[in-house]
Amino acid sequence: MATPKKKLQGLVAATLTPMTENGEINFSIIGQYVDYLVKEQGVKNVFVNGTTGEGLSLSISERRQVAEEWVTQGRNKLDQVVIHVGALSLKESQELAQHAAEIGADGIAIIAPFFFKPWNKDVLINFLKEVAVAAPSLPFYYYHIPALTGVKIRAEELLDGIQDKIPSFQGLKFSDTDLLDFGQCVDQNHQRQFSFLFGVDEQLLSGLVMGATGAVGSTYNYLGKKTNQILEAFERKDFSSALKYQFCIQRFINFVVKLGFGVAQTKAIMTLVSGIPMGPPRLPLQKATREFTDRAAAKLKSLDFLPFAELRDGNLEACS
Ligand SMILES: CC(=O)N[C@H](C=O)[C@@H](O)[C@H](O)[C@H](O)CO
Ligand SMILES: CC(=O)C(=O)O
Repeated sequence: MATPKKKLQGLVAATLTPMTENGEINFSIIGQYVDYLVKEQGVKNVFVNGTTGEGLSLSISERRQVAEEWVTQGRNKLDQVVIHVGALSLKESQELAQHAAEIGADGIAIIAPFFFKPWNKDVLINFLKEVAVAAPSLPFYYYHIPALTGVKIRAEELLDGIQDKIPSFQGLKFSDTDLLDFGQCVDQNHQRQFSFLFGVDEQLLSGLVMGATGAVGSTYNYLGKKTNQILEAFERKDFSSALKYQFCIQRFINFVVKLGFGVAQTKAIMTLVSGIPMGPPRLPLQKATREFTDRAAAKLKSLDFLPFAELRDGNLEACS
């Protein structure tokens, strides 16, 4: 049975996997990364080896080591370390799930297999269940990201009766813009203690309105503090402030999306904002261009999103 742990809530940073210029994982800065998230961004939960962490581009041995480093460095500092263990091979997923349990992670998450795809709910549940039983004591989260997996089985359908099949099921990370599906996940399961984690950072406020209990995202690495203002305003029912903060974040995300925004660019932005070198991504991703980084930096500065924005006169769009 799942341990009735403290519920995963609030912001969860989808961690980047720091790499050196020659493409090896730079484990040595993960400790610093933990401190940065906690102290500078007010973010105390992490989601490791997911999309942002290039989890599917790492070897199984690398994924184990990255997970271990986050758990070790996060001890007594982070509230929860959730490890993404999704893989195309059921065996690999099970191995990673079991490993997450052994090292003392707080939960596991998994995307749908995306090469041979499950075409209906029952097949997907069967796959998920086989992974969950490899770590029955760990809270289990389904990571719904249809745009990347191509598996479009609605989350609301998947959740219907899921605890009968997967007793450790604890929640959902919902990375899609279908608010009918998300809202119905919340509505139909409100009596259960699930975590409903919204995964589209630029639309977080609409997720909160639909009942999200928290959020997992890449931008919380460097906009955690700003995003916490949305959560706080929402909590005190100050919706006009919440919307103002959301619009402010949207201005930034909208700007970078138009330039071409993904994990490589997130690594460049995080390096810029935190000063911690995240390094290049791994192929097939390509390092962000100098032009991207310069333009993103200027935008961050004009929104007053840089910690060392000494050029206050440049902050024409600052939102707070
Ligand atoms: C596809 C993807 O990576 N989604 C991330 C997590 O779910 C988000 O955090 C986005 O990076 C973010 O919402 C910006 O679009
Ligand atoms: C964004 C997210 O949740 C991930 O990187 O997996």
